[in-house]
Amino acid sequence: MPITSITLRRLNMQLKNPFTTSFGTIQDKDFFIIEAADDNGNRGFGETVAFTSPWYTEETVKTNEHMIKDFLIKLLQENEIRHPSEVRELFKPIKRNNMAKAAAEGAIWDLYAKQQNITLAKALGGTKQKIEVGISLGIQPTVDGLLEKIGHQVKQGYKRIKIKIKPGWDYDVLKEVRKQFPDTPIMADANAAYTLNNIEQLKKLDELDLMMIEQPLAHDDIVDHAKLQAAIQTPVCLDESIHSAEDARKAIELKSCRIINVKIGRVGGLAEAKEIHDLCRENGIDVWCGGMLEAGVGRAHNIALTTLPQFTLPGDTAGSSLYWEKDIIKPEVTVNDGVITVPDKSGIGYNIDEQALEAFTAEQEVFDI
Ligand SMILES: O=C(O)CCC(=O)c1ccccc1C(=O)O
Ligand SMILES: [Mg+2]
Repeated sequence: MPITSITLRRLNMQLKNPFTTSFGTIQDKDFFIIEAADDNGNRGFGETVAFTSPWYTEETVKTNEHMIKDFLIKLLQENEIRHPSEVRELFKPIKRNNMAKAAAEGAIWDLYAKQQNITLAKALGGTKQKIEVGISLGIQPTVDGLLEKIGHQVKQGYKRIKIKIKPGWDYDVLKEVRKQFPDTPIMADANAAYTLNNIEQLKKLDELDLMMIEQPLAHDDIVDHAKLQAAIQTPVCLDESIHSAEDARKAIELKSCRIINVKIGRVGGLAEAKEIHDLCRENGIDVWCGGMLEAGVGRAHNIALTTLPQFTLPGDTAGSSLYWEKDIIKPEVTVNDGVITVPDKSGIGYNIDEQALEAFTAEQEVFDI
């Protein structure tokens, strides 16, 4: 497939509301938009999802920049690609650095779909025309504040509410939430804040009829999670622990989880995400699409991926306006009654808002391919 240039733009965007997890608070996002272009006016876009500090995985905005500029673009300059599914193989000599790889691969998938005049969803083999989404609420200053936010989002129609937890902000808070919202699908995400020493605390969550608990134990663990899953009724969902289809295979074999959160960035791209999806489909593991507080390009990629059939649970791809005053795509992602209608234009299906892109761009560099 023809690729003639890669443009790397570094953007800075302020989140509407600070987002607090068990590790700290995110207020603004620095990230890269990678554009892959051909000579016919087709432009494909990808977005990096690492944060400025390595609290979620080891990657950061700076490591993304280093990998993309010093390794990934070079591989693209030195090799021909016939189909975007070959990019994963091309990037294999570079260990990990999955978020950097995913953004470059994503731009190439979008370019390919535009060259073929099909949607990215179709290029991936997805069929759903509508996808269900939930919302992830960060740790709030007060329980009343959390209850108010949940009430608002339940009214908006979001299909499930995810609540970030940590030791000291868990059982009592969730119990209050369950009391006020007896019928709402609720789940909790610990971002690796517990160990097996907390097993009694985690067992107590079984009373609350949660859809799942996401990544309760260490970011690199699948052994203790298997012990935990055997001891509790609440389904365990893995996020941070799964970086590849191989990781997923091992977690499924060990019974470390019943659900997997797939994030394109965390697993190194769409081809790997699809392989994890297929493996989960064969093994009866439910999957859903996680979020990294993405701007529009990353959000559009998540929507396309979610059209695959085993994305049986609502994802974290909430509407643009929850995160941003102004997004970088036109139209922005909108959610009606917890449902996103998948766009039918080619590629990621949304136009880039060129003015917004320019306004948020701090630096840019063009590479000939
Ligand atoms: O709304 C979103 O984009 C997802 C929010 C979220 O839960 C999250 C945000 C940043 C980093 C990690 C996570 C997570 O899923 O663990
Ligand atoms: Mg998570």
